[in-house]
Amino acid sequence: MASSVMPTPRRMAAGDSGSAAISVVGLRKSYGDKTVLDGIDLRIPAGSVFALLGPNGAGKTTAVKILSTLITADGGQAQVAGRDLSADPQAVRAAIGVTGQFSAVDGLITGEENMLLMADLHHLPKREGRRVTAELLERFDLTEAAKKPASTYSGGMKRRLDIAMTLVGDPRIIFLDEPTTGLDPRSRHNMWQIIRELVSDGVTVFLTTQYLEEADELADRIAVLNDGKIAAEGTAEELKRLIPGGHVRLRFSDPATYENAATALRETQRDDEALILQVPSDGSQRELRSLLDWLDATGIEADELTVHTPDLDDVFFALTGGAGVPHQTKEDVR
Ligand SMILES: Nc1ncnc2c1ncn2[C@@H]1O[C@H](COP(=O)(O)OP(=O)(O)OP(=O)(O)O)[C@@H](O)[C@H]1O
Repeated sequence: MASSVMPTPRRMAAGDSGSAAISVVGLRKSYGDKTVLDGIDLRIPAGSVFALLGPNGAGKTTAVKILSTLITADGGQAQVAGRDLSADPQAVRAAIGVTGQFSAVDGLITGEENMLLMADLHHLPKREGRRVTAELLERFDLTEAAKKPASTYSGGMKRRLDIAMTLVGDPRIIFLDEPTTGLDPRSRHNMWQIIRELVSDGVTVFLTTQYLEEADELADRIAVLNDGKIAAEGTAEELKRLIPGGHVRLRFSDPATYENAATALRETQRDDEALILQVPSDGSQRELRSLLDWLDATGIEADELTVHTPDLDDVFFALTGGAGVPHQTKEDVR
């Protein structure tokens, strides 16, 4: 659980003031009677990580397939890498990389052969293809396994090879459809590191995931897709503030000060042993300011003040039609 006095975005989303890597207006897609995407709008700044969340069948993969030119939309407009998706799909294809839920890795040939095949598909000269292959295999810690059939690789290795293959074409925008599904925690963290490195190289990452923690860790902005529409979009902190359950925690070391504060502050939850008071708050600047002003005015000084926001699980359940808002505040501090 994030815990900070002033929740701030993890980093300034690169390109916030600049160009959009992907912009989408009114995107629609139906299969028969079923409307999968019911007019979605997105704007993803260049050099940022965007996470699309949603329950099974929400249409995440459909959105990725449309934006990566694998299927066409029924309506709406989209620009990817500055090119119009329907007018210039070739140019879009040249600027992007995609790794889907179903890997492009051919298990019958070696990791190195998979990479060289990719280099051929990108029409790289043989020498350049070998150079890029060696460099990427090294970068993704696959040099040792390079001459073994990919079918012998672990899930994490296959996923790394898949991303390495995507990078052969030096894409500026990468779509990662559930990149860590099925990976163990260590491999998942390795993958997160890889994604962070891609972004620090200026690549824009469009991620779909079932793991809210993953979106929370990686994404500059997150959108929750539900019933064919974007139910909410914002930074993780912004989304967490959308639903109730947040609080400000005041910790005291002096029992008398604690008692004074507890008496003066109504609607607080007390922990008399730890000398902690929890004041309900949405964590916004306005509410924090009024609490701080009130503390100053009454001369109460807490030893520590932390803001606790609901986590993304709470947000996800609330936005995607889970029963009620199953908020349960956890106190682990990152
Ligand atoms: N080719 C198709 N023909 C008919 N229906 C389809 C087709 N592809 C997807 N759908 C339907 O569209 C809906 C959205 O599917 P999609 O794979 O985009 O969801 P998702 O959010 O990626 O789900 P998951 O998290 O399970 O991967 C589902 O109901 C799915 O059954």
